[in-house]
Amino acid sequence: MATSFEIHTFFYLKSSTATYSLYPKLPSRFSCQSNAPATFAPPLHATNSELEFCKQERTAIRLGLPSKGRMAEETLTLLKNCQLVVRQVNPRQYVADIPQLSNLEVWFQRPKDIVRKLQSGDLDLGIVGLDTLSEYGQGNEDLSVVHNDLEYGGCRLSIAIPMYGIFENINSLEDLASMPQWTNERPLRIATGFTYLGPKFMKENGLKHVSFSTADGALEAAPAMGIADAILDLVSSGTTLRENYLKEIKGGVVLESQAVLIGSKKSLTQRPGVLDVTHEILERLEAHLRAAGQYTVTANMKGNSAEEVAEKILTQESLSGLQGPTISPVYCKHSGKVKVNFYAIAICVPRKALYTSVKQLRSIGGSGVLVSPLTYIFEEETPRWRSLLKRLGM
Ligand SMILES: Nc1ncnc2c1ncn2[C@@H]1O[C@H](COP(=O)(O)OP(=O)(O)OP(=O)(O)O)[C@@H](O)[C@H]1O
Ligand SMILES: O=P(O)(O)OC[C@H]1O[C@H](OP(=O)(O)OP(=O)(O)O)[C@H](O)[C@@H]1O
Repeated sequence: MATSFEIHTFFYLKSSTATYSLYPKLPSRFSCQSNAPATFAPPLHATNSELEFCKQERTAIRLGLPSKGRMAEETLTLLKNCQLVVRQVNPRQYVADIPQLSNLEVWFQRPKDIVRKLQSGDLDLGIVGLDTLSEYGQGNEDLSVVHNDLEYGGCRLSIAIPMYGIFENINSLEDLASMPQWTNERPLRIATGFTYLGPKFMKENGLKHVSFSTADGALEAAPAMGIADAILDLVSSGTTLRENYLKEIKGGVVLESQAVLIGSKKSLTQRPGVLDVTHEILERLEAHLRAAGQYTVTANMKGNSAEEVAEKILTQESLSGLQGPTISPVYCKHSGKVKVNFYAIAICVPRKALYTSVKQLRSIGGSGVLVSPLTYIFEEETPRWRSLLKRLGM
């Protein structure tokens, strides 16, 4: 592959305010072609070498992150906590990098565009809500969930109806479906931004007389405005529904969602380096999420042998750690002789059990108790990685 053009490497332009530009360096006569991901649009009257250039495949790996909205900040925080700091030099620029991961471009996009661009091959990996993946991915088999629970962006896609009027005594999907009001001429009108998942859910649940209208936000106003009978929208605390005199119904949850890491199977299997970068991101995410809320507790304990100390520790329920305590001898010199009277113990304890564990340690003779938060817990190999390889046929 020709390498004479510099489009695949970032250039860093130092300005008077000491900021740097991370945009890929394009030869001046070129522009990006929005619908042809891997290539660049030729300028007018292109020379032969410029036309040749246009056929080049991109080599940088692309990760799409939410550019705005609820998930944007938490995504950056999560990556930062995994020591994958996203370096965005200017909030108005949509491209950034992660210095820890070479040859990776971060592109900030609206969540739905991340899903679209994964399908078109403009992105290789992305972080979005499962709701967005399901709505815009529409079951596309090329899209694969690499990590299904990033522990933020938790919400549910749920049907809500008014608390008042004809809906006062309606509390389930079944009740809603059996209301005599809905006919071919006058269907149940649902306002939603989820025009793929909505009709699919209704069909799967046997509701016949239903029509959908769409809006981009403030859907909760639609019933009171008389535009719709019900809404299908994301709910987390339920406050917005309550404030608008709406209620959820039994059996009305279409999907439980949270942030997920997704990848294009085509990229993962065909684009050099994507699988390795995915492995590293996945390992860091898993190790960080596993460690979140866990503490290392170390203490000294008197004893005649490591086994005796272990026996004492294991009598206490919250001192068993991940697999068991680590116990090491503490060597001291007495009258010229090296002796072991103490043992240093280290255990891993969840935040909730921290104080109980410290008390239990003290009660069995633990002293000098030190507590420090855990950053990572790496397992031998993650089940998610094995599952991904299986789905990729590897
Ligand atoms: N109330 C909520 N609580 C928790 N997470 C939510 C909530 N609402 C939305 N989300 C999650 O955040 C994602 C982005 O939602 P947000 O409202 O910021 O953007 P959007 O309006 O869907 O995007 P766009 O502006 O491009 O239409 C959703 O897809 C969902 O996964
Ligand atoms: O159950 P709650 O905690 O009240 O959250 C629900 C609200 O959150 C989302 O909207 P968001 O605030 O993201 O604004 P949007 O309508 O512009 O997407 C969703 O569309 C609901 O309106």
